[in-house]
Amino acid sequence: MNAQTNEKATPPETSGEPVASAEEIAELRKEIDWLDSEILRLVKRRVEVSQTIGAARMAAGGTRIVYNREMDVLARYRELGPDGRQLAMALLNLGRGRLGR
Ligand SMILES: C=C(O[C@@H]1C=C(C(=O)O)C=C[C@H]1O)C(=O)O
Repeated sequence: MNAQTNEKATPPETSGEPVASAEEIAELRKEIDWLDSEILRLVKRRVEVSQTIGAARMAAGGTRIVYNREMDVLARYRELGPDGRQLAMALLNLGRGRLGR
């Protein structure tokens, strides 16, 4: 166990945390890489869908933003705490075209 695999002061052996072998860590990292690519794919699709809805609404003379829908999105990520709020805000901002350019 070294700083790369466990950065906490208490070694997992003594803290009761599960211990992963180097092989397991390599496999878990592959899973993280796959998860990140899936998350990126889904975020890109979300941006597309959000922008399509926004453009259609504005073309029909509506508003760019629908606050009650955005409140629902924020509520969905509340279980992740303050980081969840930031994540939801980033998703909403991406749909508005402020980020990702
Ligand atoms: C996608 C919509 O348009 C905007 C974008 C939203 C989103 O990205 O979740 C939510 C509400 C709207 O501000 C919608 O009205 O559903």
